[in-house]
Amino acid sequence: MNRRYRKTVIAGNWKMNMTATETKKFAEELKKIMPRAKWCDTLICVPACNISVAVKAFKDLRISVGAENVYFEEKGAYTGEISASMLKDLGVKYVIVGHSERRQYFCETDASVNKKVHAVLEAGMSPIICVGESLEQRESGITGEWVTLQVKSALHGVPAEKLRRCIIAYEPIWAIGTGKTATSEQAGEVCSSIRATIRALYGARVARSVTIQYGGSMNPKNAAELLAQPDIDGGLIGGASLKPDQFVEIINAANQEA
Ligand SMILES: O=C[C@H](O)COP(=O)(O)O
Repeated sequence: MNRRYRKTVIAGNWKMNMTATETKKFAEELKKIMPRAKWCDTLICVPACNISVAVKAFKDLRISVGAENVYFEEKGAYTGEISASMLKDLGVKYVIVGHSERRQYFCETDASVNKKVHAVLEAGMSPIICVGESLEQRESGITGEWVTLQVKSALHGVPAEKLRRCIIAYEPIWAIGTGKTATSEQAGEVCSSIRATIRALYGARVARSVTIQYGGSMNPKNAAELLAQPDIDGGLIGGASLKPDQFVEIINAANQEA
């Protein structure tokens, strides 16, 4: 167990949920039940239009705010897009990059994911880089190769000193929003192979320092078992992060493991 070398990070991903008003109400409810001491870092990634409200509402809770996406260009004629420096200026600390929903519905590729990782790092924030296989890929026995390729592509050109700011989130697509969680062994095995890939690219010291999360139907019932895996250092949580009591239960589980 090398936990002391790296941070445990519990991250919510609200996806396209919650209005600004609901965001403030969520923070009020969370205030009543949040544990006083947290040994894990906690953040919630919110829709871009609610970032300012969330930064203000979560400040006293010591919850950082993340973005769910970014565009890789610095500025210019890209109607509807948001740059890394714009997010940074609002107080964003983390940005999800390459979530499978963005790859599936918005044509995100390994190449664009890599450009976004560089843009986020350049702006001084931390990318949460999502990787994971489909059910067909798992059943074909190519999970390892597929995830390795995604990790290598996403990190292409990232120097070791910046890698320490990167988080890798392993999210098997078949487990997202389906209620089907990977078993802790399945999840632990892929997260260990991700660390092995980073070790091969950057060496043991750097690999030890990188936080690797699991995501995919993580909830209060399965969190402790998943987080007990030696190479799972946190969670990227969708559905359960929309409910204050469930989110806090997962934070409590991480507090035990951190
Ligand atoms: O980013 C979060 C993941 O897509 C997991 O979502 P979920 O917890 O609703 O399965």
